[in-house]
Amino acid sequence: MTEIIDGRALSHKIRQQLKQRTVLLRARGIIPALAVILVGSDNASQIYVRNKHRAAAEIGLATQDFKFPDTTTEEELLELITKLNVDPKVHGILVQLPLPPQINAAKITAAINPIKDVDGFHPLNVGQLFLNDPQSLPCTPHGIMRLLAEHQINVAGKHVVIVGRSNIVGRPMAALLLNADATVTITHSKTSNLRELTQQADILIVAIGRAEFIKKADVKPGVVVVDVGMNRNAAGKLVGDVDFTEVEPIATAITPVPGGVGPMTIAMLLEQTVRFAERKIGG
Ligand SMILES: NC(=O)C1=CN([C@@H]2O[C@H](COP(=O)(O)OP(=O)(O)OC[C@H]3O[C@@H](n4cnc5c(N)ncnc54)[C@H](OP(=O)(O)O)[C@@H]3O)[C@@H](O)[C@H]2O)C=CC1
Ligand SMILES: Nc1nc(=O)c2c([nH]1)NC[C@@H]1CN(c3ccc(C(=O)N[C@@H](CCC(=O)O)C(=O)O)cc3)C=[N+]21
Ligand SMILES: [Mg+2]
Repeated sequence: MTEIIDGRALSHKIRQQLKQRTVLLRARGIIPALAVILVGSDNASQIYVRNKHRAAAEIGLATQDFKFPDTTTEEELLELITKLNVDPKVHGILVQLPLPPQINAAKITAAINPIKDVDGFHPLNVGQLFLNDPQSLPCTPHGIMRLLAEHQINVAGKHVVIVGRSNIVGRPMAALLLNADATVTITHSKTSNLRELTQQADILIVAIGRAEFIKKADVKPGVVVVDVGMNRNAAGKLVGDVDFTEVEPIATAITPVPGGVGPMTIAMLLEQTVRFAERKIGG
């Protein structure tokens, strides 16, 4: 029997705990607040924005939305970030990625005050994560670690193969796993013999953005599969990077899409914002 790893259930449990923490903060006159900057109309970003607003409101966390058209300039974004950086009412700043090509994403990320960097993408936070001294954790990889822990899937000593090396998923995922004593292989679009590597995985984590790319023949029986992908298939249905129908029967455990990693990303974002707000009172 394959275990279906339920991200919605764990996300719900975490959000219930957060509700109590926001009540305590509000009693001290602190309203935890997250500023979200969205440029353009990336599909996965829109799903993310919609769901996180709903979840934030539910736990008593304030959100401020800043929406810009695709044609926005780097200067306009930098001006806003500079203001938010010093606004005492804002505890977390998140810039939705991807950004349009005329904007240098690295420059924008580096402009965010590291102590308000809820995504953990600032170079200082990335460096501290890789030095095993994390101060801010990237939400998606952090959510995956929590899901694995909740399901008693120990990563220490295991061979974890990651497909995808983006700054927001693959790379920080590798650092977190390494910090937790896993043996990590990172693969990407230039990897030769990808299948030979994915077949060796005890735990396979896929974040490439290609609908149902990983098939039964790519994995070994008994594998644990974490599917980060968020794609629309030909029929317009939301699907992951793993062919769930093919892979699920031979896996020990697998995350579904939707209802797996996605809700955990949101729970971790809210949790980190609350933690940042608590920091101001020495909590
Ligand atoms: N559920 C959630 O919370 C989240 C979901 N997502 C979703 O996860 C997916 C990945 O997102 P993101 O990491 O931002 O994507 P990016 O597009 O930034 O990166 C994709 C990565 O996959 C690699 N890749 C692409 N095609 C292949 C291939 N055929 N074989 C091997 N590697 C390949 C690329 O390699 P190279 O570096 O060589 O180009 C790159 O490293 C998307 O569907 C996104 O929507 C993202 C973040 C959070
Ligand atoms: N700076 C930045 N940080 C991110 O973490 C980031 C980003 N930019 N850009 C876009 C991607 C994508 N992403 C998602 C998070 C949650 C769901 C989510 O809630 N998924 C639900 C979807 C449910 C539904 O609405 O159908 C689920 O999987 O169950 C989706 C996508 C975060 N990302
Ligand atoms: Mg993308």
